[in-house]
Amino acid sequence: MNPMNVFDYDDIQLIPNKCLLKSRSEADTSIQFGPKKFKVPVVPANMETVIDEPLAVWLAQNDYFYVMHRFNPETRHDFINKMHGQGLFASISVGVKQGEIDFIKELAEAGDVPEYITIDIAHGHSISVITMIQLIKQELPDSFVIAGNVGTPEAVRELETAGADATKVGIGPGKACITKLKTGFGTGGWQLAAVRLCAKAATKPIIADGGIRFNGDIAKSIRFGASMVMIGSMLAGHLESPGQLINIDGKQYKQYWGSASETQKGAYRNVEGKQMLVPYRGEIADTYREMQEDLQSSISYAGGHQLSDIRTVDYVILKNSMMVD
Ligand SMILES: NC(=O)C1=CN([C@@H]2O[C@H](COP(=O)(O)OP(=O)(O)OC[C@H]3O[C@@H](n4cnc5c(N)ncnc54)[C@H](OP(=O)(O)O)[C@@H]3O)[C@@H](O)[C@H]2O)C=CC1
Ligand SMILES: Nc1nc2c(ncn2[C@@H]2O[C@H](COP(=O)(O)O)[C@@H](O)[C@H]2O)c(=O)[nH]1
Repeated sequence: MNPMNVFDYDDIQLIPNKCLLKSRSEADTSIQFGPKKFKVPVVPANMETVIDEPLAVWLAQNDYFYVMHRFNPETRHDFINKMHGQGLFASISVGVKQGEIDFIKELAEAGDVPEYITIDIAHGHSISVITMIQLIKQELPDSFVIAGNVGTPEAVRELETAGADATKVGIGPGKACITKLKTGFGTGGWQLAAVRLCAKAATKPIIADGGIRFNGDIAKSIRFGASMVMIGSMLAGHLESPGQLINIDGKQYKQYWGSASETQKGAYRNVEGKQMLVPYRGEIADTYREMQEDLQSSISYAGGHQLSDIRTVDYVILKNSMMVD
């Protein structure tokens, strides 16, 4: 592959079209993703300081997508039953080790079928993920399988061919991530261009994962082909977020740590993430409302009525001073 002109969220501005709406409230931000429709194309990262069971219940009750993390593996089967017992969808994460294979077989034998299963490992373009996709599709054919993470069109094609219903794009653009520094690899610094390349190769939905710093980055992700956007740090600072609330010099923060951090792993082995503090932001419902309003505004600037209308707008690349498309 030759070197490419690449860009990230900060390097792009979308170009407005004539508005056809009387009010931003007419803009429809909803997205059909797998078997369900959600209010906004946003999902909190499946990380221990971003999502827990009470928040998963609130999100599902309010028609927001969620993916429960995989770091309390022994609670996952009960979690599925608890969600189904409340008439809510179940969306869980798995890894790829032998215990996870056993877990999928256990769910199949019990007939407890989560609506969504996310295969969550750092380097998703791997034999182990392909094998896991095939196993889940065999044992739990009705579950919608999200596989990741990947950063190349080749990976998207291979995981889709293996049976993935969606792929998750982003190697190292996350706020708590140190993959780029530790390994020299990843999409950190050109995540939006990677989303674009992967989306062009994809025949199924992709999730843009990591690097979202402002609400406008959600619209930019949609423009470049994402169906859904996964967000960690910007959703970790809420009242409902599982991280501990910490006061420093009269300012409030919440703990946020990488899933491959020493804090998460309990040991300094294959560490590719760090622990940090994010500003406290109050109730998550307010942040979701603001995200929806900003997306409605984005749709109006796009001259459209719905999310997919953002896909057609022109854009400029500021850093490279060149027009594309
Ligand atoms: N999106 C991102 O950029 C990143 C996300 N993460 C997150 O951190 C968490 C832990 O991830 P991960 O360490 O993959 O999960 P696991 O520790 O569960 O590892 C999954 C399996 O894949 C193997 N594995 C992991 N990385 C590699 C690799 N580079 N090459 C070959 N085999 C590998 C592991 O073996 P072994 O440990 O023996 O190598 C293990 O068997 C996940 O939640 C993941 O999403 C982590 C880094 C980057
Ligand atoms: N390289 C690492 N990436 C990680 C780790 N833990 C999570 N993640 C990824 O980050 C996003 C969230 O990014 P943000 O910019 O919104 O904060 C998350 O969904 C994972 O893909 C890690 O330890 N190392």
